[in-house]
Amino acid sequence: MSRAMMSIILRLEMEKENVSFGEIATIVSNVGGDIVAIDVIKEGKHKTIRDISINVNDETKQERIIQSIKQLPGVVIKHISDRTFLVHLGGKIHVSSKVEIDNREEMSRVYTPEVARVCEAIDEDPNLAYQFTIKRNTVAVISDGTAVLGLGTIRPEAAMPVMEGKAMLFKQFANVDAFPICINPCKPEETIRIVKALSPTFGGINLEDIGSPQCFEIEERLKQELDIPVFHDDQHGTAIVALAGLLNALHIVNKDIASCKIIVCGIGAAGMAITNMLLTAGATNIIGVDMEGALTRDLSYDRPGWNEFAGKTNPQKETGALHDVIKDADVFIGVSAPGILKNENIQSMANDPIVFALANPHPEITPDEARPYAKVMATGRSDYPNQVNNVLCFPGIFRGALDCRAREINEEMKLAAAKAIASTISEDEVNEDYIIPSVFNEDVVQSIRNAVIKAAIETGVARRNPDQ
Ligand SMILES: NC(=O)C1=CN([C@@H]2O[C@H](COP(=O)(O)OP(=O)(O)OC[C@H]3O[C@@H](n4cnc5c(N)ncnc54)[C@H](O)[C@@H]3O)[C@@H](O)[C@H]2O)C=CC1
Ligand SMILES: CC(=O)C(=O)O
Ligand SMILES: [Mg+2]
Repeated sequence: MSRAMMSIILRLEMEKENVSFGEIATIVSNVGGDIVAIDVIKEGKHKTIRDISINVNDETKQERIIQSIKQLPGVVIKHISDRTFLVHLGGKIHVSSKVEIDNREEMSRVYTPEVARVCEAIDEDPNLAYQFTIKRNTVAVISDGTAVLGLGTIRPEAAMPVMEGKAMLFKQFANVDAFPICINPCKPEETIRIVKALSPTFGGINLEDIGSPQCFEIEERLKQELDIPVFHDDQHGTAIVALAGLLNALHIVNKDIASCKIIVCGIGAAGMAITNMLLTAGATNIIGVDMEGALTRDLSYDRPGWNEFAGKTNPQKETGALHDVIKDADVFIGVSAPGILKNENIQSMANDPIVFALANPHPEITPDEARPYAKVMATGRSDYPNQVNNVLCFPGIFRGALDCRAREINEEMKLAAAKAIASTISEDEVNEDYIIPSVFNEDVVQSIRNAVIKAAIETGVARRNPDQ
């Protein structure tokens, strides 16, 4: 099942005598596009101008539609707008005030001179920042642009649309105010210094799309040196949602995580964290695969963390490329690169294979290709069923952490979040196309929040109980 993902609006000037709308519709439909709206912009005796909104699911189809219409006699394409770009015009978020300033008296209260009294109070007791500033509800979404989705390193300016998008999702799903902050890439020490310097403003730090291996050191040090939650979303958000999806997928195929052979492909930020989370949840036979093939304890690696990784995975010391070690595997989880999984690889897996192809924006294999062979198929994308994406986690986990003013987000809180996500779907509801709740499920954020607060209180990292 393929879903439209690109949406263009063509403004067409059509000579009424020479071309009919039906001819345009035929071209669009023959190429596989869907006309979703038609607006008459101007109606003349001989000519009509119309905006035709078309959904297509890949860029080549979009181009073919445009070229075919251009060749049609009697039609001029006056303008092409891409709705994805349109929605980004001027950025996707803005700051707005909670208080109107209508006169000097009000101005004196929110600004100088009276604001000084609030400043002095906070200076005397820094905890008051949670009461009298945005700190209590605000998270920094910080990226250096070094691993943006699966695009690799791009300019920090170019990473902003993703970080703005994360901020929108924080707000919409959990009413968390989030600031996108993209910094120039620099040595881990410098990133740590910058984030620490920014931290007084925020109640939490969400690190995003920072490449591995530097992301590990940056997160670890910031966790040690700051007393607000620091959470690398690509590691832990992804791992939490992957575990949640896997628990429900295993329920469908009636397999136990402890006896499954699990391939994790792409041992970077997401792959390392997914593996750790699955081990915590009881997995015993995970094989990590990267560009060099399967990671095994018989070899020595230069990449930080890989020797430790190999030491706790691949108990049978299997060697070879993905197509070798995937044989008889019960589960494939890809957080690596587009198109690297083939149908024949899935066919070589054990019965009822579970395939999570989570690379964004293009997965390791598309659901259309995998569906005939995989029993359960998930991607990170919004346009297919079973979206295993960290968006399902970060709003709720930060909602909980902020509400109980947690000092950190620890393993217990992460596991609680994964179980909360999985149990949002009842056993009766779980099926091949519904292993994970939608981010629009009204219960999911609240249930993650509650579970996270409970775990934070039980493990002593909560500074308050919001429900008392
Ligand atoms: N669905 C979701 O929620 C999420 C998906 N992702 C996706 O996962 C992918 C990786 O993200 P990160 O872990 O943050 O990046 P990363 O750069 O830290 O790690 C990527 C790893 O994949 C490996 N890799 C690249 N090509 C490969 C290939 N052909 N075969 C095997 N391994 C290969 C790299 O060597 C690296 O170790 C990206 O596409 C990203 O969009 C990441 C986070 C969340
Ligand atoms: C979803 C996400 O955070 C990523 O692909 O990087
Ligand atoms: Mg990310």
